[in-house]
Amino acid sequence: MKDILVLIGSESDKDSVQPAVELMKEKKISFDLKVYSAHRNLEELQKFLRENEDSYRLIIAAAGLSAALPGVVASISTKPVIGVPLVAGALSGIDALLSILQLPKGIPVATMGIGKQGVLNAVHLAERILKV
Ligand SMILES: Nc1c(C(=O)O)ncn1[C@@H]1O[C@H](COP(=O)(O)O)[C@@H](O)[C@H]1O
Repeated sequence: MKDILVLIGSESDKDSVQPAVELMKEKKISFDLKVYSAHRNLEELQKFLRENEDSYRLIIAAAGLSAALPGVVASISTKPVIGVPLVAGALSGIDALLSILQLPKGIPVATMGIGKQGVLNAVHLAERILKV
């Protein structure tokens, strides 16, 4: 089992999560980075999460625009999910922030700030959760 699964909604998010990748390497946290979109490839996302329910201790899900990904991940997986809104498009991440923050009850996602600061705090929070 690895510590963290990092999910991003698009290949175009890779640069945005690079600071988290570097921080996890620095902290020797084991992780995989995968690209799955709830909007575009829902069935593949569901299949991957079901097949890997016991492969990771915690999930970081980062996406821009209308960011369904973290909430959908939290609705499928039983692991803690940390959501990170990324800067993309005309609203510069506010759209993603509200999408991740305002989830219905029973679908918990720990929502970080927008962009680089949020991506780094996701790793810091994950490290604390993993130590509990
Ligand atoms: N928010 C989502 C989801 C999702 O939530 O399922 N899938 C893609 N995206 C976001 O769309 C933006 C543009 O993606 P493209 O560059 O592929 O058009 C990305 O920031 C991605 O996270």
